[in-house]
Amino acid sequence: RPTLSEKNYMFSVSPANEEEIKNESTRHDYKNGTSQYLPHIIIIGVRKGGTRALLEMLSLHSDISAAESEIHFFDSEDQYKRGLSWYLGQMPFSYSHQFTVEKTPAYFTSNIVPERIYNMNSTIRLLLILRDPIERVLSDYTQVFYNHKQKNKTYPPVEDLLLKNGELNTDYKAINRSLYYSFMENWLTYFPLKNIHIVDGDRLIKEPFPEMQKVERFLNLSPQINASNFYFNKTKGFYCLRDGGRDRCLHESKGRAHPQIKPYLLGKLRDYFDEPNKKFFELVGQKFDWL
Ligand SMILES: Nc1ncnc2c1ncn2[C@@H]1O[C@H](COP(=O)(O)OS(=O)(=O)O)[C@@H](OP(=O)(O)O)[C@H]1O
Repeated sequence: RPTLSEKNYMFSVSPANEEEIKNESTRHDYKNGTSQYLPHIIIIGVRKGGTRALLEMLSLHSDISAAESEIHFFDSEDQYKRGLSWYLGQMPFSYSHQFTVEKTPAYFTSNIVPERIYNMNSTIRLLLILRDPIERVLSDYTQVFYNHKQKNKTYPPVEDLLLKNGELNTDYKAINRSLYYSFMENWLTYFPLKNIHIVDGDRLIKEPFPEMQKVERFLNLSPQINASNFYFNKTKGFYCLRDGGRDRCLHESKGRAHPQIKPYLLGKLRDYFDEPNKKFFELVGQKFDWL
């Protein structure tokens, strides 16, 4: 792994020709034999779907090299105009047999991202982790609630955001982001379904191993991740990872309690998502156990 100064040095290298970078997908070799590659795999979302858990679990595999932070290259105008050479510089150092992966959950719900990723690599493999849309709304709310809390700011109770004049507030961003069907349609105009693997985020929470086996198969990775890589942590209430004797759980911001909502409001949410969920199942030819 590079030291911080090595990484800084990488950033100061003058950007090479965009096409050259795209074609070769590497910048240059180091004496330790490692290089940076444009991602072979991208976890495109969804926000609060379990993207971090998926990335960490995938990293258990020795053929995977993952970017630690979210890059936001394709969804941010400021980053995108820096070009592929900048993007490449954000990638981890890896060996040529490894697949480079990055995750940015905001990609899935952005209209412009599918086309931009397609322009970089039309055959890239995409991972999309989805969760029950209502659970995702509550997780999204909880995330923003804690962001406000950290800044000593108040945030309205969830019901105030979910309702407007007694009806479901369909303008609420968190509700919109759970309309998977509308976003997926756009992705499928650029990528064939066979190149997008949908991970069941609810199952990944309850039984990570079988979900990760499916991911390994989709990526044509050797079956390396095994059941002993996961252990249930009662205090956290989630599975944690065991990697070469090293135990680690996800950050405390992952797996927070969600607010309880009243049954009539839950009913409104169920009614609202019923149709788009069905359309989504039809679109992807796969069913999920959503409320
Ligand atoms: N093993 C394990 N440990 C902890 N948390 C887990 C795990 N597997 C999945 N999850 C779920 O991941 C949810 C967070 O999703 P993301 O990482 O995609 O969030 S983010 O969009 O990057 O902020 C997070 O959502 P919340 O429960 O709302 O906190 C978790 O439910």
